[in-house]
Amino acid sequence: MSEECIENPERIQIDADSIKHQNRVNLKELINPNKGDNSALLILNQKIDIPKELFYKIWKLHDLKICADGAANRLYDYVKDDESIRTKYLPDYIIGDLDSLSEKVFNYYKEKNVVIIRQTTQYSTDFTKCVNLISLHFNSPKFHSLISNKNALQSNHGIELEEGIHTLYNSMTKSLVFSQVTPISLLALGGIGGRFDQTIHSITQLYTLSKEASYFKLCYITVTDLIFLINKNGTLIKYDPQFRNSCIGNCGLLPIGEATVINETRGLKWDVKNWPTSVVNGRVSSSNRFVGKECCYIDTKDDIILNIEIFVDKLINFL
Ligand SMILES: Nc1ncnc2c1ncn2[C@@H]1O[C@H](COP(=O)(O)OP(=O)(O)OP(=O)(O)O)[C@@H](O)[C@H]1O
Ligand SMILES: Cc1ncc(C[n+]2csc(CCO)c2C)c(N)n1
Repeated sequence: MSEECIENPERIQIDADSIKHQNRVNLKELINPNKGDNSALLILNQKIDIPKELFYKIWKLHDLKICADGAANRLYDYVKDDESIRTKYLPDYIIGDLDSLSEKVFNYYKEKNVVIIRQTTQYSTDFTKCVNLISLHFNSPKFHSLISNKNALQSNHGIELEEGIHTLYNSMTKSLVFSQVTPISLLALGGIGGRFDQTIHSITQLYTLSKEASYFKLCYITVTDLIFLINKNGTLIKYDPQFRNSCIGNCGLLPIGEATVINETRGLKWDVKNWPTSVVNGRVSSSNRFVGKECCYIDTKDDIILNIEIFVDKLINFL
């Protein structure tokens, strides 16, 4: 079949019921997790630049808060208005090799009983240490007994210093039946922009988790975008029309990991069929947008990355 591209009007009705889809994403739930999911906010080591009101709201909406190493400095600086605010925004964990965590911030959070775990390995990033820790937190009774109060005084909460978290994770994951694991909505702040190698590493995590720990639903939030992975074989993206109109701008379907074929889209301004897409060949659907009134459908041969432009100042009204 030959490729097609059509230009749609600004709003069209898409009949979601008539579309056989494998996967479903509700845009709002990327930021305001479904109550049935476990949820975590992961703060990475870049200056926090989203509006305060939004940050505080997102904080409240997530069960678990984790800082990757120096990200704790960023949190500490961000909530500097007064001490009473800082004590209200304590993360559950700080983890990393602790090369970028300042002594002042380490002492502050330690005194407030935040669990601070040192992992010295230089063969994984602080990001992956965080992701393994989040999975252990939600799925491993053994991990909880290790870090329980009776062990709190033990050095490093009883966790082997070099790569204890990875060892515990690897042994837990062997007996984990993915289909029975409660999904984890993971919103990451600070992983995109800034240093380019770190940004690309963040993108690799979308693919890695989709393959190796598919119970994670990872999404990055920046001041300009939401970035997440669309699974192959058909995904229905749902949204409230008012939310779409107020908070959402352009989008891009980005075949970063591998060249693929967009089998079909329905509800984009420029809808395609049988459309080969590749970074190497310079063929990417960028500066597109959602015109489906309540939903849009994307069916690709392989997993693909989607970025959606967001208007952060407006988001707060919909959370
Ligand atoms: N400039 C950045 N852009 C994007 N993500 C970042 C950036 N800096 C840090 N991060 C993320 O925050 C995490 C913790 O930051 P940290 O400064 O401790 O990095 P790190 O793992 O020690 O890396 P490196 O030693 O290469 O600087 C990193 O693993 C990375 O995922
Ligand atoms: C082939 C290869 N390239 C780079 C690193 C270095 N490295 C990767 S993750 C990490 C920790 C950053 O917190 C460091 C230093 C390595 N080990 N192996």
